Amino acid sequence: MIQTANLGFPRMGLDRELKKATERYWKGKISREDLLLQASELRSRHWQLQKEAGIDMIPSNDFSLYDHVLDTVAMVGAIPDRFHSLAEGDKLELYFAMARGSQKDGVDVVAMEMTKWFDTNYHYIVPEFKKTTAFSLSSLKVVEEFKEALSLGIKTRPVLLSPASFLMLGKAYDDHAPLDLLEKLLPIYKSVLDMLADAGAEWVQLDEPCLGLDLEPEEIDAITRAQQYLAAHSSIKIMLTSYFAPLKENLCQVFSLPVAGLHFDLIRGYEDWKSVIDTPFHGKVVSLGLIDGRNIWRADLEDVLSIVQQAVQKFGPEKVVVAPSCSMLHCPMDLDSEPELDHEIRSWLAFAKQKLAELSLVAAIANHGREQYAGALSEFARIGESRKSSTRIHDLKVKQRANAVQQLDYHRIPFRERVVLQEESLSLPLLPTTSIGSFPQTSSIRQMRARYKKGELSRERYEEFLAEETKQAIRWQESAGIDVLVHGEFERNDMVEYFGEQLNGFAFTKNGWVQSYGSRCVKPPIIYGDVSRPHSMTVRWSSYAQGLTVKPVKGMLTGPVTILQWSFVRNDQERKETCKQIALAIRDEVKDLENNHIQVIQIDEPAFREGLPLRKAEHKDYLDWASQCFRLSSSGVKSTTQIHTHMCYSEFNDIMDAIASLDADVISIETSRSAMELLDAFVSFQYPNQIGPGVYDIHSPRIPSQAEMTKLLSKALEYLDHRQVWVNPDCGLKTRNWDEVKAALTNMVSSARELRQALSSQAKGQPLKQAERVQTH
Ligand SMILES: CN1c2c(nc(N)[nH]c2=O)NC[C@@H]1CNc1ccc(C(=O)N[C@@H](CCC(=O)N[C@@H](CCC(=O)N[C@@H](CCC(=O)O)C(=O)O)C(=O)O)C(=O)O)cc1
Ligand SMILES: N[C@@H](CCS)C(=O)O
Ligand SMILES: [Zn+2]
Repeated sequence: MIQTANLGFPRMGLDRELKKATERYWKGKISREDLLLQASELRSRHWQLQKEAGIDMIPSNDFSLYDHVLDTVAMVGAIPDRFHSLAEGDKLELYFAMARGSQKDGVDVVAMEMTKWFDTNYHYIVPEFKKTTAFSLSSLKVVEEFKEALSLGIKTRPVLLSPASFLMLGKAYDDHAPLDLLEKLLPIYKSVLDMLADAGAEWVQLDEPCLGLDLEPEEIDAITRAQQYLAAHSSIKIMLTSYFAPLKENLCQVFSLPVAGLHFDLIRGYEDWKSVIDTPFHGKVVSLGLIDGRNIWRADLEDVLSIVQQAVQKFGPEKVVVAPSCSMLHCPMDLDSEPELDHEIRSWLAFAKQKLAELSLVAAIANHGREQYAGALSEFARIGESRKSSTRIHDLKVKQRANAVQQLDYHRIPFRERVVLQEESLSLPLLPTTSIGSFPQTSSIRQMRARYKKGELSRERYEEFLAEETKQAIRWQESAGIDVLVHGEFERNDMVEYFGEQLNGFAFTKNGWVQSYGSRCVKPPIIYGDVSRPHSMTVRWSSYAQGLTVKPVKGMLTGPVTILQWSFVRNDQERKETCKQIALAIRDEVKDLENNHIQVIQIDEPAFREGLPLRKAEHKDYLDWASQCFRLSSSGVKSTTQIHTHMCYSEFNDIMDAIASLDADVISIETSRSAMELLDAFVSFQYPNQIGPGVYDIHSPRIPSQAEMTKLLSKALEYLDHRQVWVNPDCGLKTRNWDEVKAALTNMVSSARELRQALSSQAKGQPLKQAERVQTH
């Protein structure tokens, strides 16, 4: 009999119970015990749900109060030195301090860095390593959660991030390679596996996601050494899982690892299938990742069954497991919570709960034959056909317009010429200050929107409220002395969903939440058809804000690549085609803003880097079409209109050519947590256009002092021409409260003023060293 396995379940709960409980705990509104109780109730509910769906191998330790990589940091005791004063106290406080920073009881520590989990919109906490990092078994969460499930009658397969991937995902804070620590780390994993075996676990799921990357010989060697060590020192069966990309040349080594089972992502890594099926596995269990854990489309049952059948014939039913391609962390929980979704579109979809049912159905058909399931099979086939032939998907006008795009549409006059015109028309001071767009989305704003959406509040009243919030934000920015203002984005639920709700070809959910980081969730819209813009989307609020002040107000748009990347994308046409359609819609919006007297327009592309394929061989193609789409959206304006872009959580080193080719007049980036390290790529590249390196870590409730920001900016000014530099936070301020924002931005403006003064005294005597570059590049 083939079996079913799940690799991870969404953590938040149907009603985002985990988010709400965690945030209440942070605010001191519920106790530690209450938080832990609610977390355990959620786990129990989710295990039960998976059991009822007929899943044979249910994961545990996939749950986390913040992030599973941070859980691993806690497990192996890799606590960065700056948190040591907290290490003797409450472990939960230490855990959240590492995630969010802490500024209380005389302790002031910055959070650990956070970055994208591979090419997803999930963010993990980056482990910090030094040569001297010592490990000790410091959290038994994985064992406790296994026992917790066992006490409910469910023997789970605990999930652990493998030691090699854990080290590779971390960052060294001296000149050693994190993998040098592997031998010190392995005994901790051995102890954990022993404890799990003692508690009754038969299998453990060891996630080795780095296997999908281009690996150096020493990296693949470390993965091998780790598995050999664990095989030699532990009796528990290991299911080694890789996901998100094909394993390609790493396959050969993977096949030879001494593990009891191997999982393959056959959605993103389908090209590996031929090698997998041709390989003698000598008794290993083969886990087929056939149900897409990262998208929401109903499975093509016949395709899935055909692969399962080949596997059963080759390996025997006892050695085959069907599973999602990866953890379902990236998928909303339950389509049944979407009664208002259009009936036809709904029939094309499967969320996590429906995907569990698909897994069970596949196993049942494979185990018991097709006859009994003829009804389900024909229903899947009918729905598949209905999607292919639906008239709602195709819009001839959109396709024709996309085909008619010309080279000219992708270009503006050179930056060196634009910059002069923009300086004249905007008259900004040196080191202009700005923010990234959003101001606090307070609970009163969210409640008003919730009431408006429920029909409890009229449109007039809701808009009056938004107008008042916007006005206050403009007034405050003026009083704080900020140079380029923003309207605050109060009208937006989310920077992608808001646009998705207004564009043709998109559907959106009421409850399709997916964790983005910590307690923060997003509701990715669903792109099911050709995209077009029926009306302007942002002009109303941008013009209103501009009408309130003589200072320039930045128009604020989300870019095509980010809209694509943070949506569930149709899988019946190439992503680049869908992106081009979105780019054209944004181009029209940019033009509309310009026609309505908006002189500065920011097109956010925080997901530009995230969309980069995991394998280098595919980078060029992606970067070519992604940057073309950005330029298509931004190049239809006059030379005097200043185009900004913004990117957060991005490593730029390997994509600088593409970043420069976007040709945005100004790019703001997140740099504060890494103490300006992310700026290095721009400096080495001699990036010609203007840059706003973030000086305020907006993911932490900490308020940076003026001195702190001056230090960061001075560092930037050592390497960049001062005429290139803008002063801004790392990202939008929607997650912060007004007290924090006012204090931090006031410090930021003071810091910019302090440095302007220093620059002007300095400039009186001598021109700054790189001053010519901006003009001549
Ligand atoms: C910039 N980031 C974004 C990413 N992806 C996106 N799609 N959007 C992003 O902005 N990826 C990278 C980063 C990740 N950062 C963040 C930052 C903040 C959030 C966030 O705050 N998420 C909110 C949900 C936002 C939202 O959709 N809000 C809706 C619904 C609000 C709501 O819960 N209403 C309540 C009632 C109100 C109340 O009582 O408070 C209800 O309906 O019950 C809205 O504003 O209308 C979050 O809460 O997690 C995400 C990613
Ligand atoms: N304009 C957006 C960018 C987030 S990446 C904001 O300020 O929230
Ligand atoms: Zn951002």
